[in-house]
Parts: sequence; C-alpha cells; structure tokens
Amino acid sequence: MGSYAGYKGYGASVADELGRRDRNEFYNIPKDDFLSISPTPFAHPQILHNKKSLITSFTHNSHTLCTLLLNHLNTHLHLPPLTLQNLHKLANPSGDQIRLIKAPPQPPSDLRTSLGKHTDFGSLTLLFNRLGGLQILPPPSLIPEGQKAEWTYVKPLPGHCIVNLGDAMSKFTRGVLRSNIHRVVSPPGEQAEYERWSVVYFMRPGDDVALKPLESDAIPKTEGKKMGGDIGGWIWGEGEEEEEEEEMTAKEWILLQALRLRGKAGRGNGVNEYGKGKGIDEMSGEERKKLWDASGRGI
Ligand SMILES: O=C(O)CCC(=O)C(=O)O
Ligand SMILES: [Fe+2]
Repeated sequence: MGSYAGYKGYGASVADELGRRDRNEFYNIPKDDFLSISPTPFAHPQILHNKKSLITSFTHNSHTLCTLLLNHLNTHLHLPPLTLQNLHKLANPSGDQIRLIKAPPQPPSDLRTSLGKHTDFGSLTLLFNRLGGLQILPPPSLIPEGQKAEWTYVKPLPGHCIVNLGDAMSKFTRGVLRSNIHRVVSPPGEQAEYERWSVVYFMRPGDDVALKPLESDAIPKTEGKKMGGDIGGWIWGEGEEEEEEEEMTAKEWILLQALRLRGKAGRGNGVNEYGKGKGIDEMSGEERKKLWDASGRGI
C-alpha cells in the first residue's frame, strides 16, 4: 500500500507554522512485510532481515496488547463481542507499522519542535520511550474555564508504554472516543542532553474495513454537530454542522492521509516523499506555510 515504508531523513518534513524542519529521522516497518502478508514487501536493508524474529515478536506482542485494549473498549462501547477485534486482525492485510524514531540532542540556543503537531490516523498507537519530549494539547474538558490549552509533557514511566487513540477510532465511535493532538519537542531538563529514541507500534484497521460509525447504543446514531479543530477530522473544537463524508476503506483512508502529508493529494508540494520531490530549502515561506496547513498529521 503506497510507499510510506522505509526511511525519512532528518529535516525532511515541516514541523511548525514557520515551515521549520523536523528534528528527527525515522524508519517505518509495515507489519505485513515481516509476517509474509504483503505480496510486494518494501526492500528493507539486510540488517532488518537479520532481525526478523525480533521484529515479528515485537509485532505480535504489540498487536496482542492493542487487542487487549480493544477488548475493553469493545465492552465499554456496548459493541457485539469481538467487533473491534475483528476489524483489526493480525493476519489480515493492514497499514499497521513499527516506527523507529531517533532525535539527537538539540542546540540549547535553538530548541524547536522535533515532530510537528498531529493526530495519529490509525486506531491505537503504542509509544515506547524512555525520555520525555512527547507533549499533548489537553482537550477543553480538562482546561479550567477561561484558560487556554497548553502543551503538556507526558512523562514516560518505567515498565509502561504510552497509548494514543487515533482518528479511525474517532470515526468508528462518531467522536465518543477522540484522537489526541500531540507533538514531540526537546526532552525536558537534563534529559535534553541525550539522544531520544522512540519505538512505536501503529495499529490500523484492516485494509478492507469501512471507516464508518459502528452500531451501538453507546454511539450516537446521527452526526449532529461535528467537532471542529484545525487538524484531524474528529477532534474537539467549537463544533460545526457535519457535512456528508464519503465512505472509505481503511486502505484508501490511510493512503490519503499519507499522500496528504506528502502534499500529493491536490495540495502542497510533495516535499515529504522521504527525500524525493522539492526540498524545503527550495520552497518560499508561503509554500512552507501552505505545506504545513495541508498536512497536520503524522506520516
Ligand atoms: O516519539 C513519540 O513520543 C511520538 C511519536 C509520534 O507521535 C508519531 O510517530 O506519530
Ligand atoms: Fe503521533
């Protein structure tokens, strides 16, 4: 599906409104490549093939953990047994992937956002990291009256991982569950001196799954007010009348999000094609701003 597998170089995408570049490099490993599900696996370097058993055991364990969480969500959403689990089967083709992210220490006099604000577009994300740096923008329900939402660090705890809900889950539940806005900045305090690594597992719905609200007495039957916000389809905000949305499969949706970020879906400049396309240095400030406005999501 698409070609968002593989390496993204340091500074290859835009991380803020000023068009400044990100400060991380990462590598995406699709689940289907190492479980022999994909008929056209990405040409990964030999070193990853040498680590196949590690990659497959990490995939299995992460998927099992996500399935446990889906089990609880399924119960609390009053869905028929195994509804969410059946939309996310390990053996079915899907956009699930592992991401390995490396962010070197930043110059103290020039600290920037290392991974721009976004919502994840899959279902659940597991984040394994030892250093801080991840920040969330809390929803209005957690903000005292009259105050503004402020970026807040999420502290990694030993023996824990951090779990994000993604946009697909918002779609399945008509916004009962919502994807969180997050970004990564320099780790706080003394941690800023160290290289930050993050190992991520993105669980996404099976390729053939329709991204539409599920039937349950805990999920509203009509759209009513759509929750607005400047990124993501279903995040909090002032609320506006819902427009008819075209129904898509997860495969189409994920490809659209990936292309959108890379500026190929009718907007932007194709800068995020992992090294291909027009470089950010060649773009005007206006072009960078346009790219930023058009993206708004993780890759
Ligand atoms: O490194 C982190 O803590 C977050 C990474 C992230 O948000 C992403 O890759 O989508
Ligand atoms: Fe993310």
